[in-house]
Amino acid sequence: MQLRTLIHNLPKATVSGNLDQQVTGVTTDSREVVAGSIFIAVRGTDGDGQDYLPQALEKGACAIVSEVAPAEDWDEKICWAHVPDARAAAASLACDWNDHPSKDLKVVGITGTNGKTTTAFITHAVMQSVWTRAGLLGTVEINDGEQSVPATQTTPGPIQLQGLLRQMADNACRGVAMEISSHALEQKRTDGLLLDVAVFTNLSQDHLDYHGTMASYFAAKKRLFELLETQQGNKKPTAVVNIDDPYGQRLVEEFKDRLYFITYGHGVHANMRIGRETQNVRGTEFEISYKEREYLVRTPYIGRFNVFNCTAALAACVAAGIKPRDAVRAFADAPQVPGRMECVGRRDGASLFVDYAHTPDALENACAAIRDLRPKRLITVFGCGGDRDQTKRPLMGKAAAEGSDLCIVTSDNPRSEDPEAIIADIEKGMRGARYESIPDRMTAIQTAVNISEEGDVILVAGKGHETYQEIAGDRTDFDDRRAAYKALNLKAKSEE
Ligand SMILES: CC(=O)N[C@H]1[C@@H](OP(=O)(O)OP(=O)(O)OC[C@H]2O[C@@H](n3ccc(=O)[nH]c3=O)[C@H](O)[C@@H]2O)O[C@H](CO)[C@@H](O)[C@@H]1O[C@H](C)C(=O)N[C@@H](C)C(=O)N[C@H](CCC(=O)O)C(=O)O
Ligand SMILES: Nc1ncnc2c1ncn2[C@@H]1O[C@H](COP(=O)(O)OP(=O)(O)OP(=O)(O)O)[C@@H](O)[C@H]1O
Ligand SMILES: N[C@H](CCC[C@H](N)C(=O)O)C(=O)O
Ligand SMILES: [Mg+2]
Repeated sequence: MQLRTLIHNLPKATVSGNLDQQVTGVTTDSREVVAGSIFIAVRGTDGDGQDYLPQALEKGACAIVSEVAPAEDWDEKICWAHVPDARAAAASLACDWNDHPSKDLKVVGITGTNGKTTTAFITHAVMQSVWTRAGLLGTVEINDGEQSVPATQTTPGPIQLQGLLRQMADNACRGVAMEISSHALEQKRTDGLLLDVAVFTNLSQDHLDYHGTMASYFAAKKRLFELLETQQGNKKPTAVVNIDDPYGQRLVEEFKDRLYFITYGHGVHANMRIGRETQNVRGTEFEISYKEREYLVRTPYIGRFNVFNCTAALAACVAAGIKPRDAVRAFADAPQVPGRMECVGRRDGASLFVDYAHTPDALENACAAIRDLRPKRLITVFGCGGDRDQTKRPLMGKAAAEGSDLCIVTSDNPRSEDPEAIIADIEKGMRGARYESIPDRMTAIQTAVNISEEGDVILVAGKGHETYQEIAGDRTDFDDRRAAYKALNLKAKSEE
């Protein structure tokens, strides 16, 4: 592609240097520069792309895009585009370079504190069953319609993101279900994305290390709806919003004159209304009324929050053009979402679930979901991540203590922090509760299994699908599901 064409589409750029060059790629990472790349220097959270300019030039970058003006003695053989916002420029170039793949896909973007991965999986499963091919992008995996690989981020940066969407469109996917994190919205990773549906699941405390306050965390989530409102192209997007959530109500209030909504929830004002629910260990059945019709939805998931996730997915699919009846039919075969309320096994009548609850609200809900199964006792094993929101730690302690009969507090991913210090933060919310603290996660899981009796349920929360544990900056293999399986087998052997 011609550099001139790409650079001319960049909004608010002041351009100098040679534009008559062929571009071979676009990147924000100097390590990925090859001859003919455009290098965008982003001022990041940890580093500054500007510091890597020499490396990018040495590797043959044909153009630099930067928030800094070029030096007076700049070599005019190389193009320099001076822009007010390098992240916005990266998103814009990524869309242009990949020829705006989202225009060729039905795009469902899902945001919210909890439930994004689950809602994306269910939406993807329905899309795939009705349309044969669909993409999936989120915390657990990236599926481009042909193959699936583990994900390293919930929402990739704009260059990787637009490249993946292009791959999906080229693989003949009709749609994509994707998670959109608050970090991504704040960092403009999804700018330029043309959405058909934007879903808001809920908002509760998380990521205050990054956003500072709940107000700015909500402002980041709100950006998705601002993007929907201002997006170019021919799509007539729908906002799917949970109005049982107070922040969902605020979204509707603020955007009601400017966006088309499908609201969902239990209340009479919800467009898609959740009715009677029944649940057992094998799954949940619930009624939905939508446009004066009633639907009975059967799903393999447990937990009342999954009724919300299924309803969000149903509304998203309907908004993307799938008939409600076809979507409802597909729910019965919806897949196990890896590490979300995943039943790992039973020994002597005690069952064990692995779940990804790592916020106070999620932990409260996960405990409540298991309580609904009427266990003799609920034993919860959990910890909190290091180098992340510290203020959620005592709140998670409180939620687990109140929701369980017994807790074992352990390490999640301590990262660079002292595991004992993280546990001490959690314990502040657990005064008066029955708990034990065991920093080694394997020992904690084994202890829970050893003390469990017939009829008990063990919940191992926080790491879900993760296959590693990060301690003192080092990642080692660790999978709660394998650990639990091993612990259950060891107990069974010792009792033989
Ligand atoms: C704090 C944060 O969100 N950082 C993300 C951000 O990095 P950044 O742009 O701030 O980059 P930086 O590391 O400060 O470096 C600055 C610039 O120098 C460049 N550089 C750096 C080194 C070099 O040798 N050469 C070079 O050019 C970098 O490519 C970058 O452009 O943008 C990058 C590309 O989009 C992300 O990969 C990176 O995610 C880091 C790894 C991360 O851990 N992010 C987490 C917190 C995150 O984003 N989490 C959410 C999940 C939340 C949820 O599920 O609820 C997610 O969406 O995954
Ligand atoms: N709708 C919901 N409301 C509240 N809690 C939920 C909801 N859905 C799931 N949860 C809880 O939150 C945990 C994480 O769910 P999920 O992975 O679907 O969310 P997510 O928004 O993708 O999270 P992350 O941002 O960490 O990727 C689940 O394991 C469950 O305990
Ligand atoms: N998306 C979440 C994942 C947290 C998972 C938990 N296991 C941890 O490591 O803290 C985050 O980045 O905060
Ligand atoms: Mg997720």
